[in-house]
Amino acid sequence: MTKILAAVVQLQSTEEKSRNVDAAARLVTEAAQRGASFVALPELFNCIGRWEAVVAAAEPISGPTSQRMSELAANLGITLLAGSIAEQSEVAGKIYNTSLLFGPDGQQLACYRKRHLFDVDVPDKVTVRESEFVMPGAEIVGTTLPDFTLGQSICYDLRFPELFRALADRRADVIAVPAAFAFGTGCDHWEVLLRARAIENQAFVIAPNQHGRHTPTLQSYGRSMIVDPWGTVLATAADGESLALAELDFQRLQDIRRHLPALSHRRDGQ
Ligand SMILES: O=C(O)CCC(=O)C(=O)O
Repeated sequence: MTKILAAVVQLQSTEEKSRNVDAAARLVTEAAQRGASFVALPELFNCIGRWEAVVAAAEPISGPTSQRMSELAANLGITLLAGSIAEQSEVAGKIYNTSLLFGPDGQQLACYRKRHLFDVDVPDKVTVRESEFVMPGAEIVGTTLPDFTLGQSICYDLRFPELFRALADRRADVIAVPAAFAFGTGCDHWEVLLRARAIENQAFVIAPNQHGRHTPTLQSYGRSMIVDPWGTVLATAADGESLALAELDFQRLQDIRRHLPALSHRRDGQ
C-alpha cells in the first residue's frame, strides 16, 4: 500500500488519569472511524501536571494504561502510538517518559524512552528541570511496520538533529514526535523544528501535542501537526482537544528521495 491516513490527537490532559485516558480513547476512536489506520497520542497523555503527581501516576509498561491502549488498537484494527506515559523506573522518585507502539492486533511492537530531558531556564518563557524526576532513555528505536518504518522521539528530542539522523539511518519513513511542547518556546520553535526535521531527513513527521494550561505554570503550545517530507504542513489541529488527519503518500516520499537524493550526498557518513 502506498498511501495511508494518519491522525494526531491533541489533548489538554490533567492529573486525572481516568478522564485523560477516556478523552484519548474517544478521539482515537473518532480518528479510526474517519479512516485513520495510524493514530498518535501526545506526551504524558494519561497524566500531566505537577511532577509529583506524574511520578505518583507512573505505571509499569504492562499496566492499566498500556492494556487499555492495546485493547483499543485491537478493537479498532489500527496501529496506535501511545504518545508517552510515566513509566515506573528502578530509581525511587523517578520515572521514564515512555512511548509505546501497538499493532492492529493489540501487540506491543516498540517501546521508546525519551532520551533528552528538558532542563532549561528561559526567562519569562519556561523554567523546567525534567531530570529531577525523569531518567533518560538509552535506546534509539526504529520499527519496521507493514506499510512504513517508524522512528520514535519525544518532545525536547526534537532539538537534537543527530537523533533524527540516526532514525533516518534506520530507514525511518515516518518520525513521531509526541509532545507537551512548552508554550513559551513553542510559539517560535515548534513548527520550524518539525519542518526542518522532515526536510533534512526526508520523512513524514507526525507530531501530536498537548494544548493549553495543565497547571498555573505549565502550558503546552498545541498546533499538533503532520508534515510531509518536503516540509509542507499537511494538517494542523485546532486549539483544544481535537484531531488532525492527513494522507501519507509513500510514493511521494520515494519520489522526493529520488529527485533530491541529499541523504546519499552526505560526506564521511555524517
Ligand atoms: O524544546 C522545547 O522548547 C520544549 C520541550 C518540552 O516542552 C518538553 O520536552 O517537555
